[in-house]
Amino acid sequence: MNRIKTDICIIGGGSGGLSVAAGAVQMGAKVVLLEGHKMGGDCLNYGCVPSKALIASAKQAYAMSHGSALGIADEQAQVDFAAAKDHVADVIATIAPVDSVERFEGLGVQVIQEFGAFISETEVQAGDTIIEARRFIVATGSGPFVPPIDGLADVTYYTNENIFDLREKPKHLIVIGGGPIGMEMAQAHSRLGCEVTVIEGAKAFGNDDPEMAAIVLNKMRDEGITIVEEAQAQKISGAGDEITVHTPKGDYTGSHLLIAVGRKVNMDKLDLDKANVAHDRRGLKVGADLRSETNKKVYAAGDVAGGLQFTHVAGYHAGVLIRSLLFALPSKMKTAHIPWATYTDPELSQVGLTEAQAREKHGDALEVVRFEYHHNDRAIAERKTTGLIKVMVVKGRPVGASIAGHLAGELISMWAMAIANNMKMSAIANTVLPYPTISEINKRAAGAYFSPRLFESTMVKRVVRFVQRWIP
Ligand SMILES: Cc1cc2nc3c(=O)[nH]c(=O)nc-3n(C[C@H](O)[C@H](O)[C@H](O)COP(=O)(O)OP(=O)(O)OC[C@H]3O[C@@H](n4cnc5c(N)ncnc54)[C@H](O)[C@@H]3O)c2cc1C
Ligand SMILES: NC(=O)c1ccc[n+]([C@@H]2O[C@H](COP(=O)([O-])OP(=O)(O)OC[C@H]3O[C@@H](n4cnc5c(N)ncnc54)[C@H](O)[C@@H]3O)[C@@H](O)[C@H]2O)c1
Repeated sequence: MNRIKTDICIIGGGSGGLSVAAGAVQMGAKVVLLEGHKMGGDCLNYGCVPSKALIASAKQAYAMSHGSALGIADEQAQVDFAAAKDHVADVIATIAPVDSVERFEGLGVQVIQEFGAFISETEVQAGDTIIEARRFIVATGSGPFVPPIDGLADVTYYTNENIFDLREKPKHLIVIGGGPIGMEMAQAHSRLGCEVTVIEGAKAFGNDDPEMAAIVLNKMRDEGITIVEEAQAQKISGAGDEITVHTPKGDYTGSHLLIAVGRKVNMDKLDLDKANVAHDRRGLKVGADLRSETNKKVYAAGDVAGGLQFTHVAGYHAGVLIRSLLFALPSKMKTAHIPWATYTDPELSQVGLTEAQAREKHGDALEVVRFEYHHNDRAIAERKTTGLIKVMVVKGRPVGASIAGHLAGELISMWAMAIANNMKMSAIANTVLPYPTISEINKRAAGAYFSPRLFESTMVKRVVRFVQRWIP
């Protein structure tokens, strides 16, 4: 058995683990990284990257058959489903070197390609190596939660871990789960020529503002996707390419089944109890400093930290950890400024409080400003006029923004910056943006906040009349 002593031992080479490793080693710490499966984790191999690549194929197919409004005759796109999957694989391969063992070893990280398990409060074993570290970062991520639905084990089903390898085009894809994974995959498959039915136990896009979610749901339904809500999948029957999902709203039969009902954090292999690391179903029990409540040598990053599960959150955790681990400075994460986006068409994005949350927290102090996409010249030119932005404002500062529409995932960054830096609405309103851009939607929303104050104020009108009398 080999023994290593190091400053930081990171368990898991996905978004969180790699971000900590790259930052810590380049600032002078001795770092050991354990990855038992694929470098890059879920995001690169089974998550963000393949899903966005498949969405890009689907967008192209959709554009070909919807050009007539722009004067380009609609063409029935000839979808080569296997070639679209080749594109997905190629995108992963193009990005993979950034997350590779070679790159990290080049930076000076000692990479061990084994799963790690705690053997004591201060040691982890990976293969035939025991690592003793000043600090451990658990960044083992999450995998698809497969629910105990009666009959599921008897049929072939897909999850995010193998749907991107499927090379034959499903005739009829049934998706169980109307969260971001289910809805992104539903629209992508529909646009690539599959019939698609989404079965959702509660509300689709349940984490988003219902008014914004409805905008996307309407579009997806218009495109021919069947979305059944309040329809918990209770039983599955059938075989081969006839699989039936039984719900209180009826039975739905398709040729392929995708399970997208949430995530299960990866802790099984860790032997956390041997290290006295408290945990529950959501992950390690950590505070805002991401430190284990029960073993002060152990920290968590990414999906296994028990909060929001996004790649940018894992990256944010890395920054919080680097500050406290490398410089021994107090460092705590916040969540009010974390945005997210779902890459359907139109996109859906959120930062800070939704309208309902803001109303509950701020009551009458809340003002909600709205601006619809169809007033934006660029959106009109591109015929992307379906959409809405709502900004929740308290005492002149945004406390939340919700966007449904073209490029919503890009537009939300301005509000994420404003909320992260406690900026006022005037900071957005005072910014000059190039015309004609979709970003002007943000500025117009800020303008909507000031318009009544300027244009409907008798005081402003009186002052203007007074000044006009005196200037030559
Ligand atoms: C289909 C899909 C689409 C997504 N799209 C987006 C998106 O568009 N934007 C976004 O922000 N987020 C998206 N996400 C979420 C994002 O992928 C995750 O939040 C992110 O990958 C979490 O990073 P992580 O480092 O916590 O875990 P991971 O990236 O999962 O990495 C964990 C790594 O730890 C390894 N590991 C596990 N146990 C051990 C062990 N005992 N020893 C050693 N190694 C171990 C695993 O093999 C894995 O490589 C998506 C997720 C899915 C499934
Ligand atoms: N664009 C992005 O950033 C992006 C994309 C995909 C995934 N993600 C991340 O991955 C996480 C997981 O996504 P997800 O969509 O798997 O999970 P989710 O928890 O967001 O949604 C799962 C949905 O499945 C439903 N459900 C559960 N059991 C059911 C049943 N038996 N029958 C019918 N419906 C059922 C739930 O009501 C819920 O709406 C997200 O929360 C997000 O953090 C992010």
